[in-house]
Amino acid sequence: MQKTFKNEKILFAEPLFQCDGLAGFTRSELYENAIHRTLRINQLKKEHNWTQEDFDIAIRCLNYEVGFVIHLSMFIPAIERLATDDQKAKWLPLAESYRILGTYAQTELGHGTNLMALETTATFDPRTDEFVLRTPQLSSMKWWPGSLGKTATHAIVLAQLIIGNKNYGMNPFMVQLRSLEDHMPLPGIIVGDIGAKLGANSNDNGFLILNDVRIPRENMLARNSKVTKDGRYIQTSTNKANYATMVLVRLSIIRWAEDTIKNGSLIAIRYSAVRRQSSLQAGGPEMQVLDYQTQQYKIFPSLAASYALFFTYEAMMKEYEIAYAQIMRGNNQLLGQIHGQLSGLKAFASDLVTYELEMCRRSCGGHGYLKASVVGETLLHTLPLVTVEGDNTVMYLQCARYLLKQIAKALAGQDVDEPTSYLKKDILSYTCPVQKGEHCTNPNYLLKIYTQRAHSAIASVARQLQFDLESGKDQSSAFNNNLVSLVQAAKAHCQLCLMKNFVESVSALERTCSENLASVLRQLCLYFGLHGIVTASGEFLESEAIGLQQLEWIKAEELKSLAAIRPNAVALVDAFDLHDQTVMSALGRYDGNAYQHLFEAAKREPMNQTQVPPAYYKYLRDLIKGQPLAKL
Ligand SMILES: CCCCC/C=C\C/C=C\C/C=C\CCCCC(=O)SCCNC(=O)CCNC(=O)[C@H](O)C(C)(C)COP(=O)(O)OP(=O)(O)OC[C@H]1O[C@@H](n2cnc3c(N)ncnc32)[C@H](O)[C@@H]1OP(=O)(O)O
Ligand SMILES: Cc1cc2nc3c(=O)[nH]c(=O)nc-3n(C[C@H](O)[C@H](O)[C@H](O)COP(=O)(O)OP(=O)(O)OC[C@H]3O[C@@H](n4cnc5c(N)ncnc54)[C@H](O)[C@@H]3O)c2cc1C
Repeated sequence: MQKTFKNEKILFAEPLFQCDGLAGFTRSELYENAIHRTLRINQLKKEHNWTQEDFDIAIRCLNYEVGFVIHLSMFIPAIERLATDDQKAKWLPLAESYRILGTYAQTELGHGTNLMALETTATFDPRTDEFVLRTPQLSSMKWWPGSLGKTATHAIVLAQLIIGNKNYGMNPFMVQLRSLEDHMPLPGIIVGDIGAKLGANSNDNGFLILNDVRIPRENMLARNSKVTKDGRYIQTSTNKANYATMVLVRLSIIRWAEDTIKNGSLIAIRYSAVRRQSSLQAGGPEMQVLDYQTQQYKIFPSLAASYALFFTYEAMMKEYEIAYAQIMRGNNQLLGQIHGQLSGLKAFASDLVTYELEMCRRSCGGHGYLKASVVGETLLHTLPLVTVEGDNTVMYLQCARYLLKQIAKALAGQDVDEPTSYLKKDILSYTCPVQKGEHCTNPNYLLKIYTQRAHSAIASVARQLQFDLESGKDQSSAFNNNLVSLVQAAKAHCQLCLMKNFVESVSALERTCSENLASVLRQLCLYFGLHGIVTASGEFLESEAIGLQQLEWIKAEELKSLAAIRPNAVALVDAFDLHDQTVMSALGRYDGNAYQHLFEAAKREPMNQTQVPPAYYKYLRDLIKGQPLAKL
C-alpha cells in the first residue's frame, strides 16, 4: 500500500537506522539520536538526489523516529500559510536549510483548547515600530510546543495583538528564542523542557516565558492581517485563516494514525500466525492462535481500519489540496467544509487506532507487554494523537457544529456541501435495503445503512436543540444539554466517511486489479462495514437504520467474514510492504522467527551485559550468605 521506497536499501544499510538498540536509550540519547537521524537523511537526500517525497517516505520508513518533527510538520507549513511573500522569501530558505530551527508555540499552561483565552500578548509600540511580547502570569507561559525545550532557535508564537488599549485577537509572530552563535536564550526569554512523557520522548516539548521581548513589526506573520507603521490593523482575510496550520496537521494525523495501526495489525497478525496454543480437539495439534474466532475478532478490526484509513487519507488529501489551492488564491469558500471534515476525521482516526492498538497488544499475550514486541511502544506514541491539534471531544464538536449548519441549509432547501449531500434526502422515505440475510454481503447496502444512521443522528440532535431553545433555554445551556449527542452525530458522520471512502476506493480498484485481489478487498471492506454496525448497534437500532432482524443477520455475516478473511490475513499485512527495520518488532518479523528474535532482544538487554549485577555486591551477597545486613 505504501509507495515502495526505492531507496529503502540505502536507508537501512546505515547502522544509524538499524534501531534494535533504541529500547535501552536514555531521554538524552533518544533526543540526540533523533536529530542525528534527520541530519543523515538530509545528507542521503543530497547524496542520492532524493525528492521531497523520497525524504518524507524515508521518515515514514523510520516510523517518525526522527528529530525536528514540529519544525517539519508545523513551523515550515506555518510560514508557507501565514507569511507574506516577502516574509517567506526571508524565512523559508533559512528554515528549509535548518539554519533556523522552529517550533509552533500556541498552547499555554492554562489554555490549549480555547484559543480566544490565550494570555500571551504582543503589544505594538509605535515609538520603536516593534511588538513587545509578554507572558503576564504563570498560566500564560507556552507549554507543550515540540522542539521548544532544547532545540528551537525560533518560534511562531501565537499571541493576542494589542494596539493602544484594543485587543485584535490571536495573531502569529516570529520570535527568535536563542542566539544563533551559542544557542543561549536571548534576553527576556526563559525556556526549557517540560519533562518526560509517556512516549515520544525523543521530542523536547518545552515551556517558554517571554518577559517583554521586543521584535520588529515585520515579524508579525502578515498574510491574513497586518499592522501599519502608524498602528492601524488591517485584516485581509477571515481571522480563522490563521488556524490554517492546524488544519494541515489534522490531515497529517489521519496518515500518522494509518501508519501506526498498520504496524499494530501487522505485528498482531504475523505473530498470531506463528503462535500456537491449545487445541479445540482433545489431543489434536496445537492451533495457530490466528485460527481462533475470538483472536480474529480481536485483530481483524485493526486490519480493516488500516485499509479504511489509507483510503480515507487519500480521499481527504485530494479534498484538502483543492481547498488549499483556493484558500491560497484568497477564496475561503471551502474553509468551513475542510475544517469541519478534518476536525471530525482527526478525532475519529485517532480514537479508532488507539483503541485497536491496545487490542493488538492484548492479542500478543504476555509477549505483547515486552518492549521488544513494539506494539505497546507504538500505542504510547500514538496516544497523544487524541489530544494534539485539538482534544478529540472538542474536535467532534467542531465537526458537529458544521453538520448542524449543513442540515439547517438542507431543511431550508438550500445547497449543501458535497460530503453532507445525504442530508438533502428525505429521511422518512428510508427502507432498510437489507431484507434478507444475503443482502448483508452487499457493501453498498451497508453504506445506505450508515448514511441513514448519520442522517438520523444529526437530524435528531438538531431537533432536540431546537426544542430546547423553543422551551426557553438559552443558546449555551441548550448546547451543553446536547453535547453528548452532538459528539455521537459527528462520530456517525465520520464513520460514514470512512465506509464511503472504503467502498468507493475498492470499486475504483476493481476496474484495474485482478478479480482475486478485488474479491479480497471487497471482503475486507464488507467486514469493516459489518463490524462498525455491530459495535455501534445500539445507535443503528435507535436511528431505525436497521431493525433487530437485520442486526441478527449482520452479526452472523460478520462472523462468517472473519473466516473468509483468515486465509488472506497475512498477505494483507505483507501488502503494507513495511521493512522489518520500520516495524522494529521481534514478534512481527517477516521471517516469522518470533521466538528467536525475542531471545536475541533479551540478550541485548543492558541488564544482561554482566553476569552478576552490581546489586549482588551491594545487597544480595550478604543476604544470601546469611551475613548481617549493613544499615540501609
Ligand atoms: C513529521 C513527523 C510526525 C510524526 C508524528 C508521529 C506521532 C505523533 C506523536 C506526537 C505528536 C507530534 C506532533 C503533533 C503536533 C501537535 C501540535 C499542536 O497540538 S499545536 C496546538 C493545536 N491546538 C489546537 O488544535 C487548539 C484547538 N482549538 C481550536 O482549534 C479552537 O479554539 C476551536 C476549538 C476550534 C474554537 O475556535 P475559536 O476559539 O475561534 O471559537 P469560535 O469563535 O467559537 O469559532 C468557531 C468558528 O471558527 C471556525 N473554525 C474553527 N477552527 C477553524 C479552522 N481551523 N479553520 C476554519 N474555521 C475554523 C468554526 O468552524 C466556527 O465557525 P462558525 O461556526 O462559522 O462560527
Ligand atoms: C505530545 C503533545 C505535543 C504537543 N505539541 C504542541 C505543539 O507543538 N504546539 C502547541 O502549541 N501545542 C502542543 N500541544 C498541546 C495540545 O495542542 C493541547 O494539549 C490540545 O490542544 C488540548 O488542549 P488542552 O491540553 O488545553 O486540553 P483541555 O482543553 O484542557 O482539555 C481537558 C478536557 O476538557 C475538555 N474540554 C475542553 N474544552 C471543552 C469544550 N469547549 N467542550 C467540551 N469539553 C471541553 C476536553 O475534552 C478534555 O477532556 C501538544 C500536546 C501534546 C500532548
